[in-house]
Order: sequence, then structure tokens, then C-alpha cells
Amino acid sequence: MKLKIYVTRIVPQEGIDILKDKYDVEVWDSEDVIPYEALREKVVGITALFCTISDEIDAGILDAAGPSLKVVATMSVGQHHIDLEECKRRGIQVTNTPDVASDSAAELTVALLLLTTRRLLEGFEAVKNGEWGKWKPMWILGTESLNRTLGIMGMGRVGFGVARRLKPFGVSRIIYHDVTQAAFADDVGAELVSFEDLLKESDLLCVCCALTAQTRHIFDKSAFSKMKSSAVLINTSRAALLQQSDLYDALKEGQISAAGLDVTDPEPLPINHPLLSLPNCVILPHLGTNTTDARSNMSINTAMNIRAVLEPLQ
Ligand SMILES: O=CC(=O)O
Repeated sequence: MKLKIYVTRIVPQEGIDILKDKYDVEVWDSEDVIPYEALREKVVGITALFCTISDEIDAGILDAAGPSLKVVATMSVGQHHIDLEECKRRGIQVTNTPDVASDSAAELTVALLLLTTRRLLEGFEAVKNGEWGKWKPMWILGTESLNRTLGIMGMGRVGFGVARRLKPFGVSRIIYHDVTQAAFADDVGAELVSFEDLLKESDLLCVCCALTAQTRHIFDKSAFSKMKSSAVLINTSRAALLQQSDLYDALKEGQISAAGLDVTDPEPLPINHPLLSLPNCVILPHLGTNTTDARSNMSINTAMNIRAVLEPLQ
């Protein structure tokens, strides 16, 4: 009898194709999140769970799956939706897809930076609303990257990808803060600085680090007060790196000039949320890995992770 794999969402077929001949693969046939109770029913007796970042995989789901479950493979970089301790205790392996989505996330960070610094959405809104009059010397003035200091919080795969892409834009300096010196940072001439100096010196600050106990809410009132009033902050990593209500105050009071966020708390952000009332805050609906290439590679990577765990057991 074939081992059972449950896939919690319609995902790119490439990943399913890698699994379907060898395993009994069932897919939740929807673009939407499977309800918790339905997931509990579906996982009974499975050996592998192919899930996404919006499925909560807690002890209740692991209990329902039972002792046959050997791997929880998430088609995401983030693993905060999985009870890792509980998986460890039960000897269930957890896998994610960190490498294949970095280029997509880095590109999105650059796109959001330009969207924010050049106020492109305001321009598009003006076109749609019939506010585009004769050429005006003082209308929708943005900030160029040329000769600006680019700051990167977290010189990992995404941070490096952002630095590599923005260097040819003519930024004058690239500085970064991380727990250690990143060997490849030299390739873009990036200098390691303290968090304090990153705040004080960055004109364009991209947050690309992981969320840990040390980085949770690291961008708070005190951090914003050290930044330049002309600085633009971009967060494409995790919402909890920022103290969101402090960010609102900093943007409202002009402590920093603008922010671009691809991640918010909560997600989705309610349409009456105060951040959405600010003209200097651009918000995207968590689009970091939304490319056909990244999603296809994430699906393949997830399937390969499942095979890497199951094959030695068979
Ligand atoms: O946020 C998206 C991911 O972790 O893949």
C-alpha cells in the first residue's frame, strides 16, 4: 500500500508530479485555507503533510495524524505556523524552502523600495482619479537611490540579493547590521555596522532579517527616533520586527519620511487600519514570493524534501 501524503492547498503541479507515482497524494482542492476541523479529518494516517504558511500545524493536527506522520513539509520559508517543539518531541521532521524564494523576495524588496521612494502609487492613483493636469514642477516629488546610503538589516540571502540589485543604482554606500560579518558582503562592498549606526546613517533601510527573540520589535519608538527624518524604511521580512503602532506614529509625525511594507500584523490588514490612512505608507499583500518561478520551485523543493525524508525509511 502506498504511503499517504496530504497537500493542504492547490499548489504548482510540478511538486505533485514528483510525488504522485510513488505515493497516494490527496490535495485540498481549493485556493483557500483548509478549515482546521477539515484538516484534522484529512490528516488521519498520513505519512507526510505538504502544507503552506497559513495552515496552523499544532498538537491537535499532529494528534489527528497519529504516529504514521514522519514529515511536515511547508511550502514557505517561515515555520512559525508549525509547533516545532511538538514535532521535535514526536520525532517528526520539519522542512521548509529557504533557498528557492530568495531572488523573488529580493526583487520584491527593490520593487517596493522604488514604489515607495518614487511615490509611484500616488502617481497611478492621480492618473485614475483624473488629477493628472499639466506638468507641474513641484508635483509628487520622490527620492532617488543615487548617492544615498543603503542600509540592510540582515545580510542573508535576501539582504545580499537586495544589495546586489541596488548597487548598480549608484548608492554611495552599503551598510548592514547582522550578528556576524557576512563573507559575501564584500562582493558588494557592504560594511558591517552597529544597529545604532544602521539607524542613524541609512537613507534607505531594507529590513531583511529573520524574526528571532532578539529581533522581535527591534524597530520601535526608540529606533525610529534615531533614524533620519528623510529615511525610507522597507520591510519585506516579518511584521513583528517592527512595533507597528510606533511605526504609525513615526510616519505620522514625520520622524521618518516613508515606509513600504509587504508584511503586516495582522494579515490581511483590515481596510480601516490606521496605517492605510497614511499617504507615506505603501502596503502590499505579502507578495514576496509571488512569482511563477518561485512558487514552482517552492512546490518542487517541498516535494523533494518529503522524498528526502521518506525514501530512507522505505
Ligand atoms: O513569507 C513567506 C514565506 O515564508 O515563504
